[in-house]
Amino acid sequence: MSTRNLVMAALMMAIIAALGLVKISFPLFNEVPITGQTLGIMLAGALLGARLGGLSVAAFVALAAVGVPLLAGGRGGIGVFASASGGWVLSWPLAAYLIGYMVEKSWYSLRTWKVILFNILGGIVVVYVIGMAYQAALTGVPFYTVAIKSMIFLPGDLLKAAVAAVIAVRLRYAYPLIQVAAPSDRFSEQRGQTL
Ligand SMILES: O=C(O)CCCC[C@@H]1SC[C@@H]2NC(=O)N[C@@H]21
Repeated sequence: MSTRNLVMAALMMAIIAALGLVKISFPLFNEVPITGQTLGIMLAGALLGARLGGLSVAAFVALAAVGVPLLAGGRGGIGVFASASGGWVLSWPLAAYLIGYMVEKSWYSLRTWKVILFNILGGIVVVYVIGMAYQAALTGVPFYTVAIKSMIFLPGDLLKAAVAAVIAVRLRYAYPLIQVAAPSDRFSEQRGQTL
């Protein structure tokens, strides 16, 4: 990995950790908190792309698992993964990867509404399915009950999807961080030509 990519991955992990300062808990309704960190997961994919975004979030989750207090409220350790939060956090690298993949595929026609859609698909649908299934399996609470309890996250996560999309599209046109081959380059690569 290049020094540039290492620095960007480290910065993204620091941003996700800092967003953990936002932690709102309603333990009687759902033991999993509302956290600002999902904004960071969406930003990782949308700003760094599939590979680097997915890798930074995977490294973030791995460090949290070995006890670095990176999760919301300064938590960390393997115990988090044996709690209701486990599946939600484990879904994050896949979410960042999928968002990054979709952003890269649309790189030359990227629009805010498209990135909102990608954030919803990768950062909400995928995260919720994995998080809720894990939470239901671990706690023994029926899936539909967990699903209802999880609707508390939805307004905030929709807002984060929009905020991350606006930031990602502005940066894409002002200072693109992802390097995606131009369509003409790809065409020549397929034909074995170099420009
Ligand atoms: O730090 C934790 O214990 C939980 C992290 C998982 C929070 C999930 S991710 C999707 C949903 N949106 C939120 O704001 N919180 C949950």
